[in-house]
Amino acid sequence: MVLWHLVRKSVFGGIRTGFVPGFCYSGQTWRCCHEGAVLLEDIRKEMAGYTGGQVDLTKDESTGVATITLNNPDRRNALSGHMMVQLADAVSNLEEWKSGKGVLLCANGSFFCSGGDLNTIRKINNPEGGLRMSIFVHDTLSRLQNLPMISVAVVQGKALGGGAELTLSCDFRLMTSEAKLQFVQAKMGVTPGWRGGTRLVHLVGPAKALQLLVSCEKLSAHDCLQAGLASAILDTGHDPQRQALNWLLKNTAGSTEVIRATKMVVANAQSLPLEESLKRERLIFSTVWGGPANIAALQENIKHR
Ligand SMILES: CC[C@@H](C(=O)O)C(=O)SCCNC(=O)CCNC(=O)[C@H](O)C(C)(C)COP(=O)(O)OP(=O)(O)OC[C@H]1O[C@@H](n2cnc3c(N)ncnc32)[C@H](O)[C@@H]1OP(=O)(O)O
Repeated sequence: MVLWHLVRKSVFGGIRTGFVPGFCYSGQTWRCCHEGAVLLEDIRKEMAGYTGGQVDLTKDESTGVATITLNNPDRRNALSGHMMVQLADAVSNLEEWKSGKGVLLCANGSFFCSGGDLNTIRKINNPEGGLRMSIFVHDTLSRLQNLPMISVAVVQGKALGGGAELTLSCDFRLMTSEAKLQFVQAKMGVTPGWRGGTRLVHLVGPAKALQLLVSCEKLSAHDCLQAGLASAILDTGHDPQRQALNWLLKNTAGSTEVIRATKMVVANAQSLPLEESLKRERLIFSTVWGGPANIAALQENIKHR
């Protein structure tokens, strides 16, 4: 309860900067600026106890493409606490995979994800429990978004609530024609818990994001394409994951070094203040300028006709 009162005071009762709820991140620790510290490791231990389903990770060294699969089809791939921990571990694993170029976020079966597992949610259904879960999943999904790899959510079927938020942590969403995104959080009496609110504003702008969040409107794949939330609609009758892989392979055909560097330029621009992002863009540029791919391209005397 102490934690919640501190946050409440920071958000609603005084801090003029508004958003910052009195927490800052440093390494493995989310520190409460007022007192104490919330260790991700403590939250992880708690979440691991809420069982159900699993998250699988495979890595293909020959293509540099990894696949993360949500595997809880009996509960429409809802994310249990245990799965939140496995998703965090999968992202940690990919952070160490230096030859990775791309990652597909998939789900087992014809429903992408129905959000948080209500069995887990009911056990932590108080402000402090929600904050702890949110801190943990925010950390995972921020790290997923900031991987130096191109990420694609393969949205097959519906993505509801937290499931819709998960898709937003990827660089791209490729959707089957019957797939749907729906931010049902308001109907559940909550706001987005997995950083989908901020991400939605970045993707579609504040007015559209607000409208989608308060209306809980069900968005078809076509709606998502029009709103700029989806990059393509996959062909019916062909394996969605295979199609998404082909799409990703086309977009990661270049050198690993350049793909990873380019992704970091874009990721930094989304999450850092302008001057810091520009500074890092210069540094990243200097790592590829005169590098193997650059020298090879110059030697080929390429014409971009
Ligand atoms: C922090 C996360 C939070 C947020 O971002 O703020 C959220 O994610 S909020 C959203 C939480 N999700 C829900 O409220 C989903 C509620 N469920 C449904 O709307 C429907 O079940 C469905 C997902 C639309 C699927 O409908 P349908 O295809 O008709 O199947 P069933 O309803 O029969 O479901 C099959 C089976 O799966 C269980 N189920 C579904 N979703 C969840 C879930 N999120 N958590 C746990 N279990 C889930 C459902 O209860 C059925 O089980 P049985 O009754 O045992 O068969």
